[in-house]
Amino acid sequence: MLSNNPTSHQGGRTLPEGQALLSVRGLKKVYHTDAGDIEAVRNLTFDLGRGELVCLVGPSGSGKTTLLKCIAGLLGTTAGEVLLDGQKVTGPPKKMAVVFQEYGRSLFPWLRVAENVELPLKNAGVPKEERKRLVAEALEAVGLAHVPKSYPWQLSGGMQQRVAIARAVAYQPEVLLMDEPFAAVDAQTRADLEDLIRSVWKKLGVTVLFVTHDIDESIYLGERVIILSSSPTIVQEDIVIDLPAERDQLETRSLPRFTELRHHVYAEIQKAKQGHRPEEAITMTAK
Ligand SMILES: Nc1ncnc2c1ncn2[C@@H]1O[C@H](COP(=O)(O)OP(=O)(O)OP(=O)(O)O)[C@@H](O)[C@H]1O
Repeated sequence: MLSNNPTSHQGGRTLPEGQALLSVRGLKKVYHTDAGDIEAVRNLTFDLGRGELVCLVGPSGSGKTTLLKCIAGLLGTTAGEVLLDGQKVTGPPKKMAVVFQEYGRSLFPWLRVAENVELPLKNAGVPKEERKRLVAEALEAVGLAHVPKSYPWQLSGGMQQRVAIARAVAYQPEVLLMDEPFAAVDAQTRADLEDLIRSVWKKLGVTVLFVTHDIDESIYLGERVIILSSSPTIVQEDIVIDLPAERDQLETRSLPRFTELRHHVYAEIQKAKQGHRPEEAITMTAK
């Protein structure tokens, strides 16, 4: 466990009853394939409180995407459950939005930027005037207010991912799930998008679960980092990131505490890769 950090513990952190917005309880996922069963996720339990920004890291193949799909209601669970505001998730919940890595595939090339952002609102039956306002606000929030009429293919990769983020934000979800959303953009754009996510999170108070395999990114972005073990997956550790709320790409990353957290998470991931698993994944309840 992390030295001088009493809020780091094995197993996922849970909240007292009624306080969690999103609860993952004993989640297990086994894929049945022609080649046999693959137990991708063994037993995951953790909670997200309303308005938290939590990053999830783990070795490649540890079931991050599987977990996110189960949370999003896109994939059924083998055992356990996901609860949103106390309600069991059995299909894609209205109040959840997902941003995937492949922005190129998630945007409709024949629709303009504003139309792409507007589409889920249209499908949800939001009145036209309100749609216009929400689209304008979301494009403003991601710095794309100047290109509403462009087509996605006329924009850079980073701008296209901003459109995908604007679309998720305009929908006003309670929970925003992000699956390695910046993996396909260059380093500078990635840094800008990280800052964008923190600013959108602060402004809108949305609850964010952000999956990444970039350790630095998880620490820079998160208020909490959940480390997954290697497959079959359990929560290896759940750490509070006690860095100042105002994050800055240069200053925050130069802080001794950032380095300390980075070393710790790196060492945990290395252990996970080598097959280390906590003796028992004790689930802790936050005080
Ligand atoms: N549709 C599927 N059918 C069968 N097995 C699958 C399927 N999807 C994922 N798996 C297996 O489940 C395990 C977890 O995969 P998953 O993609 O969830 O991990 P991940 O942590 O997101 O990986 P990465 O970091 O490489 O993206 C892997 O062993 C993978 O091969």
